[in-house]
Amino acid sequence: MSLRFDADSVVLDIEGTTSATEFVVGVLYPYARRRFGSLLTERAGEPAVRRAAEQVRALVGEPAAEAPRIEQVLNAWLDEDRKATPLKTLQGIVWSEGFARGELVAHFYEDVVPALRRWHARGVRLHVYSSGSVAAQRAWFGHSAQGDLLPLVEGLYDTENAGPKQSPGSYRAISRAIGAPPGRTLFLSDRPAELDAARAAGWLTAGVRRPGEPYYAQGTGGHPEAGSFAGIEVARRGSGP
Ligand SMILES: CSCCC(=O)C(=O)COP(=O)(O)O
Ligand SMILES: [Mg+2]
Repeated sequence: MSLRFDADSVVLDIEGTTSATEFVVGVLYPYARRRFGSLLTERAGEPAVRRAAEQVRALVGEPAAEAPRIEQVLNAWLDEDRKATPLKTLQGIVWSEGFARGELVAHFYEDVVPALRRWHARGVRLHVYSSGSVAAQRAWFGHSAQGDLLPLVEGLYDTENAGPKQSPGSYRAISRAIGAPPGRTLFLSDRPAELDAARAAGWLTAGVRRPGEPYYAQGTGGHPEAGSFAGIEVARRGSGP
């Protein structure tokens, strides 16, 4: 059975929704882990690296932490898949460079890209909201196995420019940025707490529940549920004159 939505915009979560957590954790995280040491030492003067290092120090309450300690903290956060903003910033830097060099190619479930093309062709505006940084999202959509998907996507939102994914205020901020009514914006995610926050902001929601993903067993917490994007239809029926 298909879910049908009358919406102007779709906002996409990445990990667990468009793409496999196994790929993120098994390919991207080790790639970042191997590069954090040199990033934190050889490129410590770059503004984004310096700012992220300061954020790590603040989060762990160790204002004098040196690069090896920061690297240790980042690796511990990787182990628990913690969505900490400075971790995501630093990952975004090394991944963007890896995608640009052709060392990384983004994974999308096979049902995703056809659905994105279908919705986009109908005039539905597509956006991304992920814990992955905007830089990482841009590299991800720009270097997929199905080619450059960035022309399909209009806006990229992360925990820096929108806020935490489990806070309704972040979804309100995205609504303002998109300029679309909350009730005509559909959020697709694998995590019930994110769907709850989007619904609290007045958005439409659908839980994407894929076998093998970490939140599969938990279910979607009462949100409309789809096993893949093939089971979701989006059209702008009610938006005409
Ligand atoms: C291109 S971002 C890579 C995935 C990632 O690091 C991440 O944290 C994704 O989290 P999401 O909010 O999309 O579940
Ligand atoms: Mg997710």
